[in-house]
Amino acid sequence: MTIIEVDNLVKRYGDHVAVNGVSFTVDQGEIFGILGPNGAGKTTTVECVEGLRTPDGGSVRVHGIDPHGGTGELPHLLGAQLQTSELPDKLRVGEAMELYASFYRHPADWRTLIDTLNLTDKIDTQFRRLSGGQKQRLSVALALVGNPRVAVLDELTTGLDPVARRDTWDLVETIRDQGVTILMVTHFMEEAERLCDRLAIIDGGRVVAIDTPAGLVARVDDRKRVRFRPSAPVDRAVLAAIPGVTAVERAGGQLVVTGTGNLLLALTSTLARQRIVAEDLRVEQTSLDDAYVALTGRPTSS
Ligand SMILES: Nc1ncnc2c1ncn2[C@@H]1O[C@H](COP(=O)(O)OP(=O)(O)OP(=O)(O)O)[C@@H](O)[C@H]1O
Repeated sequence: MTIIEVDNLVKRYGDHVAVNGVSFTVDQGEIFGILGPNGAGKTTTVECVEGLRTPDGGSVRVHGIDPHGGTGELPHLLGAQLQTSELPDKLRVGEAMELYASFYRHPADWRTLIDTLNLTDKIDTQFRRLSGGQKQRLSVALALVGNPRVAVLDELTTGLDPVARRDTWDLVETIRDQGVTILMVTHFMEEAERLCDRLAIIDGGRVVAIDTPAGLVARVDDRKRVRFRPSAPVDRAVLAAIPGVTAVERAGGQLVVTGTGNLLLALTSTLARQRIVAEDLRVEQTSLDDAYVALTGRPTSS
């Protein structure tokens, strides 16, 4: 079931076209990521989904509701984490959670959320006294306190340390397992690969590609390279004859076999039949990072 539908979205700021015909759909329970260079139009796109910006063209529907001019139901369905969450300086963490929970008909237990986000010892701390990472975690908690059916997360782990980042990924997966549909903007390839079912790469306000992380990689290059040191001499012609193998090269004491498909299984079973052990075996393949660079022509920022 389609939960978010963005069709030919256009958004201009004066003469500048920030989003230029972006289309994608997100299914129920899916984690859909938007990747792209700085200024690509990612935040503008999700702000149109959240109803924070008015599109100049195209349409957006969330649970069939137009975020602009729709019924007042959307705030009860959609939880948004803003890129820079600004709260009054003196508001304490517990007060902010209490306040935001009061906006919703069926709020989550905010103390549990705060605990999951490791902020329990900050409940009485004022917003201005929180570190950047703690503010970030609070913004995630505020996005989720309404028990939304759809969560929009914009650079949710930027500024978090590696442990907090991994904890936040676990939290996102837990929320998804509860049936929440997630639309997220990210700059981190590892995050995109770990969390997202599908990704849209946006560049210059346009969609460059939409696919699963593995699908994006395969578009660029689906070859794998297996590097190993054979325990006994190998007839390279036998390896070259394995279906899918495109090259067998020697590199020092190692052999490097390049090919497509289930190369590792085919290779190891061929070697096993010859009673040869593949020592120091390593599989190399194109990463999402490589695919991103190939599709946008730009380096990743992470
Ligand atoms: N309120 C605004 N007024 C004018 N121009 C804007 C405004 N907000 C964004 N822009 C411009 O629109 C373009 C897209 O911005 P947007 O914030 O959507 O990109 P982004 O992909 O989210 O970038 P980043 O990764 O840097 O957050 C940029 O060129 C930006 O400078």
